[in-house]
Amino acid sequence: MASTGPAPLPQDTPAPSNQHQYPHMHSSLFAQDDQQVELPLIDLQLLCQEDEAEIHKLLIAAKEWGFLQVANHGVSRKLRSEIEEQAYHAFTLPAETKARAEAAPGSAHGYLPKSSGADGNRPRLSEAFRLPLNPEKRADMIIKLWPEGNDTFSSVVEEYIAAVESILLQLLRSLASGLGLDPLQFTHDLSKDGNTAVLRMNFYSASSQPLPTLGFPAHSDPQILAILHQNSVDGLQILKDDKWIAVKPRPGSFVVNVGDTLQVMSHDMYPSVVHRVVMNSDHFRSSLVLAVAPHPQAIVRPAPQLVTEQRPSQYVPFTVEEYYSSMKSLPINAGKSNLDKFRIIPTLA
Ligand SMILES: O=C(O)CCC(=O)C(=O)O
Ligand SMILES: [Fe+2]
Repeated sequence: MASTGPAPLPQDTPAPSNQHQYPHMHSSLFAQDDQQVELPLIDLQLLCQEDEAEIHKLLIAAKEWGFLQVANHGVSRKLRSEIEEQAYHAFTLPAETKARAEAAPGSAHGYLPKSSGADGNRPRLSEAFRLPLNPEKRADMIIKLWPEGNDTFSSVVEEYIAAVESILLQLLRSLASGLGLDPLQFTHDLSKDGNTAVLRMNFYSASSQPLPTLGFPAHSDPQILAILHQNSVDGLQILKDDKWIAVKPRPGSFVVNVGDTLQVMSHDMYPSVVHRVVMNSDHFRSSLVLAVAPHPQAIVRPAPQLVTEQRPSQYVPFTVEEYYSSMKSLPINAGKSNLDKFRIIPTLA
């Protein structure tokens, strides 16, 4: 793919070594035509009422975009600003304090400092607190930051998790029934103990450079479904038809995206779309991503009703744990999911 625009790579991006394999990784940080698009907007209350037209809208959005936004979701402005404030408190703790919650290598939970890429990992302008959805594991992490405890942080986080999780559950029910499946098809293996189930708080420092800087490298989310809340600073881009498209944030609504696990469960009806964050602002960006996932031993495979003689299963069944471990061997800067590893390649007779 030809790159668009003047193609400046961020200063701290290592030289590309797998250019032909992942061409979009080496294109400009500018989005296509430098224009922002609004994602399809879904009204959650209408979905709760099983409004057929709204379910249809959701289906089209999930199939064509893998990304959408949700309004009329019932999460108060007060809770949204409280969680932003609590995240800000956590990120402005001294570096030594944050380091106490640093993740064991390879863990999906814990504090992740920003990375210049000098260690061979993907460069990341963002730092992140990745809080487990399991309440006991989360409490263990919070106590590392505040040894005396922090009731306000803990209770705001708990309230926020409950509120946004119920949005995801409603969406998953509608996404299943829209395909003619049991409404619980995508939710029965969900678990807070999933090794990728997470509330990820991301914090992107203000950019000191006049050029756009890579905030979060291109990736897909491995989980079932993720819901994102952000402050007013934009930067999210999604890869659509091999072009980077900047997402226009709609104040007060949440962005939702399909993860790799749902792509498999829906037998490729709902694509897990690669996305990244590009910072180009003198104000910091903060975002919160809650992603739900099945328990580690759950087997991920297409829903049986979506497997037919005409379209036999495209995937070898795998456990959540196997998928998560396999991701560790993804090439640096892969910028794609690891689903190809589990995809059945048809052999010629
Ligand atoms: O900050 C954002 O907008 C996106 C972050 C993201 O993609 C993630 O945490 O998985
Ligand atoms: Fe993501």
